[in-house]
Amino acid sequence: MEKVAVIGAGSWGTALSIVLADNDHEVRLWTHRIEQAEAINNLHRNEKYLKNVEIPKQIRAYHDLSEAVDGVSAVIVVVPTKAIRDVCKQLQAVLKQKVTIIHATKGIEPVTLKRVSQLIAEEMEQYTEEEIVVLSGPSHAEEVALRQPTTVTVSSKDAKNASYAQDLFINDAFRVYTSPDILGIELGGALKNIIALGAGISDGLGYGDNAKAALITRGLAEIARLGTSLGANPLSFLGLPGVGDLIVTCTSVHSRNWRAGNLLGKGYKLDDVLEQMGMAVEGVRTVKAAYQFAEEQDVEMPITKGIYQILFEEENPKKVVEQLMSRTKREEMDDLAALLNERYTQ
Ligand SMILES: NC(=O)C1=CN([C@@H]2O[C@H](COP(=O)(O)OP(=O)(O)OC[C@H]3O[C@@H](n4cnc5c(N)ncnc54)[C@H](OP(=O)(O)O)[C@@H]3O)[C@@H](O)[C@H]2O)C=CC1
Ligand SMILES: O=C(CO)COP(=O)(O)O
Repeated sequence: MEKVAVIGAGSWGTALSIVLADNDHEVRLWTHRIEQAEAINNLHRNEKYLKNVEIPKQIRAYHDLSEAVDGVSAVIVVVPTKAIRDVCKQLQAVLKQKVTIIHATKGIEPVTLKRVSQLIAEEMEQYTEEEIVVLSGPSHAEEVALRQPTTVTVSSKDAKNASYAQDLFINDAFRVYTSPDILGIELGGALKNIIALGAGISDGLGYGDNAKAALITRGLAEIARLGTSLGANPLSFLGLPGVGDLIVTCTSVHSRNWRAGNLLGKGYKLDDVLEQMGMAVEGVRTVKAAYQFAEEQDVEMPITKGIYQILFEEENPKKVVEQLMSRTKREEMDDLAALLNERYTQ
């Protein structure tokens, strides 16, 4: 049994705390809202983020960060990407002992184009990027909290840390794999949110399953094109944090990215959509980062570009679909399939 702190009491931080509590760990769930900490401790509920879920009594919520991390062996960071730097600065100030840092956040920082493990290592000087672990995969909090079968991957350059994270989380309802390719795992988890926005827009416009399958498949090609240009293993995009997470986020009603896209497709404005959602919609910031990267590095990402135009240039979604459908004709096997072909048919 380990003593662990989960930093961030949104839907995912709460669901992961439940997995850890089921594994008999002592779980301290930190929130920056005192009233939320009180509600979790007194009512064993987190109504805003995980409706109708009973939170096990051995999960104790904390508002004081230094108390939450005192004596723990692992810290699991689960706040949205935009809050990572701020939260890690606070952690750096209060952590007295060296612990394993695991994060479960899916995003890329606009402008710097940094992944979450890089942001953590930048803000917490006693840690190197190589030591950080990411947990990612097709895993909606609503289903994990109900102990429905779920599979994820943990990844770190440090194999010992990845294996520690695997042991911490794995149980009969929550199967955990390992991978050494943290670059591919973090990029897969972040970039799928852009395509999920697109799938939601397509459904909101009234297009059908053919259009969604096209977005998922050509979206995967785009994700792999960007990921491999940065040095990721192409096989990672065929795994749980790649195609697995892409499928679940593009097809599940639980997905906030899909739901936000759906409202955009129905004609709502971005600001109104984000206000209505009231939860992290990571794809909105990640599309800025990916679009900027694609422009600077000349990586072809037409779906990402189209979604960027809809979100930030008020482009008509139907016109974007027309543009995508009338691009210059080409061979299909130009991306992921070609990369794999090159590697494995020599
Ligand atoms: N939900 C899911 O099913 C999954 C989510 N993820 C990823 O997990 C990450 C977190 O998402 P999720 O839990 O769903 O998001 P939610 O929107 O459900 O919750 C976000 C939580 O972070 C808190 N927060 C925001 N900013 C700060 C800050 N500066 N300091 C402290 N706390 C802060 C929010 O507090 P407040 O109430 O004050 O806003 C809220 O408690 C995202 O990157 C997401 O992509 C990954 C897999 C599954
Ligand atoms: O990453 C997720 C599921 O694996 C959650 O996706 P949303 O943020 O779109 O809800």
